[in-house]
Amino acid sequence: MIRVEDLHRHFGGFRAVDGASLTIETGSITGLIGPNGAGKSTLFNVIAGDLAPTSGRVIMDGEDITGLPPHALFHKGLLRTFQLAHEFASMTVRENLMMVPGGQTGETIVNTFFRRGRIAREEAELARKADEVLDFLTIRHLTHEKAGNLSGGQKKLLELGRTMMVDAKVVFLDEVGAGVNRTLLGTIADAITRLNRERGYTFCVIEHDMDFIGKLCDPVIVMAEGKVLAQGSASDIMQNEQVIEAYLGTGLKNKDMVGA
Ligand SMILES: Nc1ncnc2c1ncn2[C@@H]1O[C@H](COP(=O)(O)OP(=O)(O)OP(=O)(O)O)[C@@H](O)[C@H]1O
Repeated sequence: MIRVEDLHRHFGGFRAVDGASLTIETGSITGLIGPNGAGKSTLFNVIAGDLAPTSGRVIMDGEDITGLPPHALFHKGLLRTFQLAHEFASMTVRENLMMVPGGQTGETIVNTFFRRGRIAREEAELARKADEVLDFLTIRHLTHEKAGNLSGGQKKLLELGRTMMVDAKVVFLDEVGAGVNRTLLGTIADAITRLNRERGYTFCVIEHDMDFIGKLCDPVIVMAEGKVLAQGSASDIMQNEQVIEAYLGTGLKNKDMVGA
């Protein structure tokens, strides 16, 4: 369980996150929605260690993890993906997956000379794991494709795959559906559901596509002006007067929310 307590992140006098408190239950796929500028990505950045909070706390399974750097959170199984995917463009999809665990024996020159057998074994194990991930995500056919050639949706799948290489526990997905076509969005939703049900992953998902959120997430947390405005099932949220009010004039039409 991740508990965010009275979190603030200010930029000068501007309160991007302004006293947000929320809980992400273990085993849930929690949606995080809100109008543009509500503070969702800033909240993610603080939880995932990319930004220091101005004040407040983040607790993971009873442990205070506030302000821990991303690599320390990574070792606790907390990972995030970015609104724009961070792939190594000139490397293949499989190589991208194999890069993730880090600290491989082959990374130092001394090891390259003296521990070749061990390095080969580690590489073979990583390649095996990468292939398993590619099968799970139904993108085995992209194994040798350069990551830079992938479509937006395929890059999002690769990011999800990277979290599988380290057996993440809690994954924060930032705008996983942005610029992704319907078919691939279905593949991504399916992968998230299976990771949740079959492997016990907990997810927190920022997404503007209410159809995607409605089908995938329970509960849904709504942020507005740096605070949590409401929390509940997707259908409750979409009928909530305060939520509808917060979205009015921001581009997300009322009918999109109700139709999701
Ligand atoms: N580094 C920064 N410096 C100054 N202001 C920032 C910075 N990062 C974010 N902000 C501001 O904080 C507010 C919240 O931004 P944030 O990206 O967290 O919102 P969001 O809910 O994720 O929006 P969107 O849905 O558009 O991605 C915005 O007004 C943004 O301009």
